[in-house]
Amino acid sequence: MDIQRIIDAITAEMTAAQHRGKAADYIPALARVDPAQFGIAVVMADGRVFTAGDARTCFSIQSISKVFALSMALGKVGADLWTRVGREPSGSAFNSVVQLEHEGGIPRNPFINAGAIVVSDVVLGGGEPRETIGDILRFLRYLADDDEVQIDQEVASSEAETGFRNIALANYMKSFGNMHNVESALKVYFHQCALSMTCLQLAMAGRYLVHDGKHPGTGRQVVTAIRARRINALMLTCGHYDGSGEFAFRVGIPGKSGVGGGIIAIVPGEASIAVWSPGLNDRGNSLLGSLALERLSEATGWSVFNPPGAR
Ligand SMILES: NC(=O)CC[C@H](N)C(=O)O
Repeated sequence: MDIQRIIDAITAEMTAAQHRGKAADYIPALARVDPAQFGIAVVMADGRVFTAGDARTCFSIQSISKVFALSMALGKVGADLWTRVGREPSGSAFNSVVQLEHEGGIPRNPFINAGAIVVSDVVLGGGEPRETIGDILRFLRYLADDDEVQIDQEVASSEAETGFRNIALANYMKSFGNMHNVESALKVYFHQCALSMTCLQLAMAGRYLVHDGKHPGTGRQVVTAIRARRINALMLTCGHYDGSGEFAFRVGIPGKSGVGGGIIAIVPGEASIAVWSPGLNDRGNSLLGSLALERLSEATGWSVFNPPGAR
């Protein structure tokens, strides 16, 4: 299979596309990004790397960071995490507050904002935000095998200044006793969302989810094999908010999107993929990124619903 040819064709189509969606503007620093960009990186299980388009341009990974924060939180408190966060798709917008009132302040899953803020509180564990943010940054550098991964301070501040909903969600959950350190957890959350990475770095960072939880460079387990499988399951069912069903239907592989326009997608045992195009659809997922993954899945046969022989 000629992966380079496939992603070159996809990149040509996406670069020429007229309808590109709309970049998020509720975080002012994200609204300034040029919507004409598109990048894709594929890291195969055997280590081969393929890139096309703007695969080496940094963008704000936003909610994609929720996958990595969840991995850290599970390492820290294990299955106890699930007393504070659920595992069901929400069917609501990523920043919705509605379900919390009837569900005792327990967010539906770790990939909507409320759930991710609880996860940040767990990763923080009563410590100092500065140290926790450093831990997260080091974790991503380790996963991506790249010390150049940075946090964009301007995006982090922009988010803190305009993050009224997230602040409300955290305080609301605190009223149910499901948050310990509202201010510090939000600081961690805003900084993890502001991680600035390229498609190539992100696809590298996702490798452990291809390899049953193992970092293929060091051979060490990042998470246990069963946890890797479960993180992938959550990505498939909850990774695109109220667009998760549609993504599973069209693409059929676990994926996690962010409002910066990035998506990470995992084909267990086969490949870690990252795509990026800043314009979003009305559910806050990258319009061309989703389409590109649909094309890739069609061209390669990559789908968790395809028997291995058909891939
Ligand atoms: N969907 C997203 O990427 C949302 C993350 C963003 N930082 C927010 O909290 O609103």
